Amino acid sequence: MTSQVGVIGAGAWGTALAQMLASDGREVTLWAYEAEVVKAINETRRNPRYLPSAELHDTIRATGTLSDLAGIDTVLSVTPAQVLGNVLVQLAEQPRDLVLCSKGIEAGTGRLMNEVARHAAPGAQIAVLSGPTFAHEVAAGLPTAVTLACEGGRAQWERLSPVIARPTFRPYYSDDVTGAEIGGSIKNVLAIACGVVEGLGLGQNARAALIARGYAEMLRFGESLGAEAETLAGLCGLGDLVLTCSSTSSRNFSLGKALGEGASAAELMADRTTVAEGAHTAPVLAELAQKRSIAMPIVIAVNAILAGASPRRVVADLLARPLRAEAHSDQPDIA
Ligand SMILES: NC(=O)C1=CN([C@@H]2O[C@H](COP(=O)(O)OP(=O)(O)OC[C@H]3O[C@@H](n4cnc5c(N)ncnc54)[C@H](O)[C@@H]3O)[C@@H](O)[C@H]2O)C=CC1
Ligand SMILES: O=C(CO)COP(=O)(O)O
Repeated sequence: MTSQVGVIGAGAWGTALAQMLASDGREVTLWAYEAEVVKAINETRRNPRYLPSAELHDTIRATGTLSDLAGIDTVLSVTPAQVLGNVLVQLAEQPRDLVLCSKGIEAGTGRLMNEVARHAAPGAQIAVLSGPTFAHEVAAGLPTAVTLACEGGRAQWERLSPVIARPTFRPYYSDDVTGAEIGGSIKNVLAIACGVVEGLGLGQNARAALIARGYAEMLRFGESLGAEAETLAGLCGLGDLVLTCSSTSSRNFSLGKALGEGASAAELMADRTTVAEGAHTAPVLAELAQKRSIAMPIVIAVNAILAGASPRRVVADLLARPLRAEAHSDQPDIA
């Protein structure tokens, strides 16, 4: 008898994870914010608003009531980053594994999701699931690998990995929760940068340069927060960076592309029904970088474009910076 799993958030990613978890016949209780999503999933086995491609397994039951997750030992939390705290405080307090799947940094506080969750759900043991994972591919059962970082170390991994692993969904163990979260949140901002380059027609060389120099920014930021460089070189860092920076399947990349093509950031954000986390992460990340004196010129550039600066002007300024050593350790004080 397989254990039941809870999923909080029925956007594209929460729905895809529910579908993946239910692929072995497991019962999944899926909390959705919108009543219409609950109704559509239960009555039509589809989530036309957020994941229209998938016909959902019969063992997924949607609910709009968070207390329906009471008594479930493993819950995946998949809300947009900015609402995580608000949602988790409504969850009945109980000891359980809480697997964080959102990618972002909380505006206003600068907290990573594990810090938000620790405060909002103090009885839970936290893990972070992150990696290169387009929702529609996971829902279709295509091979995918992720980092599963467990604050409870190997003992938590022994509990969680059999619940989460499937023949085409492969978690890799880590105990570096901070590193796993930093990779996922920064790559969204860098994906916007790569989209801008695409929208401006600046070519593949420029995109590869942004990926490599953006990765250097991720490493510098990670190091200052105690993340392990090896974590950032893995699925949740470099792996996700490469995926998200290379495809219009990414909402962040697409947002950047539209900005590069001349659309206004304010209008693009006002029209959104789905979340592009990088747009929320960029301002708080730029602020954290400045406060901690961490050189993150690409993140600062994305933040300026989101605030209305001309993409062409911002790129020209980036290229005009003084020449420097490539290795951070050779010249730590220069951007
Ligand atoms: N879509 C993807 O391929 C992946 C997404 N993620 C991450 O998962 C998180 C959720 O993203 P998606 O599922 O793609 O979202 P989505 O863009 O498909 O849908 C938006 C979600 O936000 C919820 N929502 C809106 N306002 C809310 C509120 N006030 N309170 C609670 N929920 C509210 C909606 O119900 C819906 O679940 C994000 O942090 C994202 O970066 C991570 C990996 C892959
Ligand atoms: O996190 C993702 C893939 O790993 C999804 O990226 P987007 O949010 O940019 O679509």
